[in-house]
Amino acid sequence: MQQMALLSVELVVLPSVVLLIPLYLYIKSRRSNHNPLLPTNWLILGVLPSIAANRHSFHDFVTSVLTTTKLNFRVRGPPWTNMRLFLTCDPENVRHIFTRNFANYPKGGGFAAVFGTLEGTIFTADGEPWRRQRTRIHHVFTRPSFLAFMSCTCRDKVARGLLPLLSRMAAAGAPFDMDDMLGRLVIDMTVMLVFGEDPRCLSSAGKPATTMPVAAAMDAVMEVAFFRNAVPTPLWKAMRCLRIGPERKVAAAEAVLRGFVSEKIRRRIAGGEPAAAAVHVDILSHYIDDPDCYSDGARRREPTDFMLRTFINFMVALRDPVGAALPWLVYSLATHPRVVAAAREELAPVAASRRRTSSSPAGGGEEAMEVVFEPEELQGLVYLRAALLESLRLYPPGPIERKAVAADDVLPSGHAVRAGETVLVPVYSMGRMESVWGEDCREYRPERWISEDGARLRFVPSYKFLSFNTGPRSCLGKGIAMAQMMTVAAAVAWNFDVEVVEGHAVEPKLSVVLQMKNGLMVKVKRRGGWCDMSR
Ligand code: HEM
Repeated sequence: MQQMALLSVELVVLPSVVLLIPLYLYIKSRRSNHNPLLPTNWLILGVLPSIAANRHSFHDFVTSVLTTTKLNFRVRGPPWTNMRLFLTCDPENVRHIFTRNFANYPKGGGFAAVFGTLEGTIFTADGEPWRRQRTRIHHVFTRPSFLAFMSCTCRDKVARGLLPLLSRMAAAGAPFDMDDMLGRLVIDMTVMLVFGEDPRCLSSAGKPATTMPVAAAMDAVMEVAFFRNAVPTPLWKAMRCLRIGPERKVAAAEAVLRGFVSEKIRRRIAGGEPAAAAVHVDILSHYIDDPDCYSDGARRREPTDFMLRTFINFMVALRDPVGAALPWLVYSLATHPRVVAAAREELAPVAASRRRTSSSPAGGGEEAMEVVFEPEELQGLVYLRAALLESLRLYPPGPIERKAVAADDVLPSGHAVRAGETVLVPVYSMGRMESVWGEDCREYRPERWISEDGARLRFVPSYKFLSFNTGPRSCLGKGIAMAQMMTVAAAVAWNFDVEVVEGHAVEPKLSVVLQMKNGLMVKVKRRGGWCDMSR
């Protein structure tokens, strides 16, 4: 009996003491050097508990860490992982990584794995395959016929879809989700530009629309991508195999996206023409006759897997950032009446040159009774553009940029990075750094973009304002996105007063796209009489 008791002391107590003493000393040492504003690096779980505890305000948590650490912070994952992250929002580091030493900071295999659905496309590719795709897409996006089609699609959707719907909402006086409404508008514009078809999600607002599951699938893929960025690779890969947690949704979402683009491509192959206005202009028209896009070459029956992924990528590139940015812009305007008043003052001469129209044009659809601005006539408006840039600074649609480190390097800040590490640039945090944007960095103040005399936009280097990325991989759709967003913002701000419903919590969702978690509940009122407005 006595021997048994001794044995249990040897087997249980001694090993526990041996294990617990170093653990205790480790925790004690961490606590004593530990700044409470920084995440604790736990022995087994690394910083994962801090990430989990701060998931509800993740971007603000990262912002406060980077403020405390003066723009740079190194994160080691748990010892059982190879997670080595360097976070920076120092503009000089950003310039070095994205431009000056661009070749040393590819997207890398980790990025492609996180965005598995888009593997091989321009968004995830590096080197020559990326360069080839960029050249081709640049050619498509800069063709005057494509830009004219974009303008016309955008203007029509605003005139025949958005404004009549907002008028109905104003008449009803009931609160509604502006985020959902703008989401429908953007998916309609996207499918028009990519496939030349109007899915009419906006006209079915309030009811389920057939294309909305595609939007939901894109959201699911982006939420999972966020999760994959935040946790060690072996963990999410294991969860993917077991189909648990956020990983559970990926396969179904991918199937929806592939089914959608595949159906559109096959329909076109089978002779279905796009809407008259889109013939030879939409993005699909530039790929449909390319034998390289088909596994059976010139017979053009089987789109390759790469073609399907390329078109999913187009859907994501056009829809996600604009769909995320517009609700934040409307929110920024709705909560800053002073800015809306200044924007209206700038719009007044343009509005004065418009005629009120009540016609119901051929082709169906309601034409707005309100003022509709043409994208071209808004191009030179300095204040409206500044209001949009300011919203993109505070609410960048891509809140985090990710790069791999190919070879050891030293950043301008003096920090060394090693091959195999990952650099994360929290773009959201960068817009909220006093050392980058000044003491009023958290304020929505379009004036910071405008020259003293109010006539021009100030020059702001893109390595400081990273919302459209900087360097050789900067956004190829910036001009298109700005034109679309200014057209929508001008129409809403000129014709309606927007009020966010009291008590509605506006906060970002945890995703690689900065969407709103709870939508944007608002009430709208039509502004006075047309005659008053145009004075
Ligand atoms: C508010 C709107 C938009 C924002 C803030 C935005 C931002 C960005 C950012 C940050 C990137 C770099 C992503 C990365 O490499 O990690 C990017 C790339 C890209 N964007 Fe945009 N984008 C917007 C709209 C658009 C639109 C409307 C289009 C197409 C018409 C577009 C086409 C592209 C393409 C093709 C790339 C890939 C460039 C490359 O890797 O070489 N974007 N965009």
